[in-house]
Amino acid sequence: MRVVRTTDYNDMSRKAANVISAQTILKPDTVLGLATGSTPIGTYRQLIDWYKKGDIDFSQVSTYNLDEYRGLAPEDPNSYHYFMRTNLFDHVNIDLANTHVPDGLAADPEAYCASYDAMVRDAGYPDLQLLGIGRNGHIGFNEPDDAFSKGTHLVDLTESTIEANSRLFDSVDDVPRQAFSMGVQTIMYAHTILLIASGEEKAEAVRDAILGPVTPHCPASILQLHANCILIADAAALSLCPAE
Ligand SMILES: N[C@@H]1[C@@H](O)[C@H](O)[C@@H](COP(=O)(O)O)O[C@@H]1O
Repeated sequence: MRVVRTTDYNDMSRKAANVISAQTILKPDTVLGLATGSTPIGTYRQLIDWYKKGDIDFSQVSTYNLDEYRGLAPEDPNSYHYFMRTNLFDHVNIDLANTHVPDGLAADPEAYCASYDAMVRDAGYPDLQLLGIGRNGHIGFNEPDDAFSKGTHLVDLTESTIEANSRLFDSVDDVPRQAFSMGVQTIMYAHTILLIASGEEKAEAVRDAILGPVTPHCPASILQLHANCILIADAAALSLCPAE
């Protein structure tokens, strides 16, 4: 794993946006795997800024998001559909038909998950997968477990994730207890993975992910085995990792 240490959140966001921007310049019909959460917001803002300046073009880009809360409609302000529209898609020249976020309302979860996987596979898997990391080392919504997950599946969220994500809801009781998430295996099929992390509350997860044993108890640790994974993290997130 290549580790890029940045001074702060803004520096992390700019550097991550640079990697995404370079990818779309080199391959205009790039397939991007996208993430939600607070961490990528600055990266998306930077991309929007560069789009407005004419430096980046999304017209041929297609996207596949990692996850969505079960039970939330696309227009629900807490849904990841809504997040992606408001934080990126509505502000750039991407064709919405080329954007994909798991359907939180899917009636037959098993069949739906298989179809989402087939879609990502048929797209050739992401050229570049953007990832955040949960405080417990989760990626997408792949929570610590006894085994790594494979394809897209329905996840029972852990109390720690529900609590961490409740800051974005009116109350903790409003946080859905389940989510659809791409599996770890699907994530690992991405050609390049760009993991971003910011802040002291991610320091333990980042240390375990990059220096700890590869274990499903820290799902992000499997990224150590990916041939082309880049971690861009600020000094606070890397505070438990010795500088090279
Ligand atoms: N499903 C998302 C993840 O994709 C994200 O990486 C993680 C960290 O979020 P944040 O960036 O807000 O800390 O939280 C959520 O649970």
